[in-house]
Amino acid sequence: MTGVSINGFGTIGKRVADAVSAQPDMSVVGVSKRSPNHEARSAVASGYDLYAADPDRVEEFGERDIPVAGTVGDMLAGGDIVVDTTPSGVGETYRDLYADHDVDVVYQGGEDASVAPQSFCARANYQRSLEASATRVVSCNTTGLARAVTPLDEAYGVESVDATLIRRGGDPTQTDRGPINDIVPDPVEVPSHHAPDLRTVLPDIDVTTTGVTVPATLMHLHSITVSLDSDPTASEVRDRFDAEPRLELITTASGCDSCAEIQEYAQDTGRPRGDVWENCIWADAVDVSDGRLTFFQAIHQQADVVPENVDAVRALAGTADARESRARTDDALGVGM
Ligand SMILES: NC(=O)C1=CN([C@@H]2O[C@H](COP(=O)(O)OP(=O)(O)OC[C@H]3O[C@@H](n4cnc5c(N)ncnc54)[C@H](O)[C@@H]3O)[C@@H](O)[C@H]2O)C=CC1
Ligand SMILES: O=C(OP(=O)(O)O)[C@H](O)COP(=O)(O)O
Repeated sequence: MTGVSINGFGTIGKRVADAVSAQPDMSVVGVSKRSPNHEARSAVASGYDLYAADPDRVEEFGERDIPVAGTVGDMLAGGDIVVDTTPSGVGETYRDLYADHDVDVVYQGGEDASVAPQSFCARANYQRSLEASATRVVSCNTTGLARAVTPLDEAYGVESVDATLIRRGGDPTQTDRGPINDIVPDPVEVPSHHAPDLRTVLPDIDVTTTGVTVPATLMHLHSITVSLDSDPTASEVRDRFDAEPRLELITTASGCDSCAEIQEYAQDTGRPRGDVWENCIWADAVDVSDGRLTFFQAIHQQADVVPENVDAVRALAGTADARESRARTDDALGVGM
């Protein structure tokens, strides 16, 4: 049983905690929060031992009747691996503390790639993190790209990838983010940071990415063109996508003709928090002409990295190979819509 600590019980951290606790071969040692807010209360209600990220604020938790089991150092002492889900850039500041407690670390895509010896996407490069002491799960957009590009490269050979990433402005609770009424080239540079990030897990892929941020909170939407080395039919590509558990083909007949409809479906079918762990690829928009493949995919930014974090824990622990880990994770979570 691998004991996992979650440092930073926010958008990603709370989802990773629930996903880890659903695994038969892992247990949650504890979770940490800086502020004694509703998320801290819900962590305790979920049965997690809660640790204070800021030792100076322990009393505030007590004043709000939220029991804490100690500080982050105490949490780390009780586990084998920590998943760092603190805000972008904060993870790096914990490096020394993690080393002092001799725990292996899974960082997130908001950290610079140099935070770990390699980055991680379970479908692209699981083996590189086997029994490593640290790894970094690439960002939600990059995870979405890597999951789709890897099987295409294996089946047909990828000459180049061109992706326009239509990015959600912020997560639903990020009321201070925007735009409210604008369409923003973001970043105003080509390629966007996603292309180099993709190459941290698929170093040989020729990729160009551009980013555009829009007033939406639900999902990112990717418009992707891939030049292939061969010329499969659209139907063959659909079958190839369909064989991948973390790629979901969405048919027009299902009525899921927008990101909002996909999210509604996830909520209606009882997904926790309405999470969509899979890349959602619209089947009817998969087109191939002279070896140029075009498709759209929707990426739920709060959810797609969650199964990847679980696999990253298993890779560091060395308790399963890539295929077995993905299957175990997917089975425990119920991946596949
Ligand atoms: N939200 C998203 O859509 C995605 C985020 N990521 C990445 O995941 C990481 C976490 O992002 P979110 O979950 O969105 O952030 P968040 O702000 O929702 O959650 C961060 C949590 O860490 C806690 N925290 C703050 N400072 C801390 C400290 N010094 N020590 C311990 N805990 C602390 C906060 O109280 C909060 O609970 C970032 O690297 C981000 O780039 C990756 C994919 C998608
Ligand atoms: O979309 C995301 O990252 P990415 O666009 O850098 O891949 C993550 O959801 C976090 O994004 P943010 O940095 O806009 O909060």
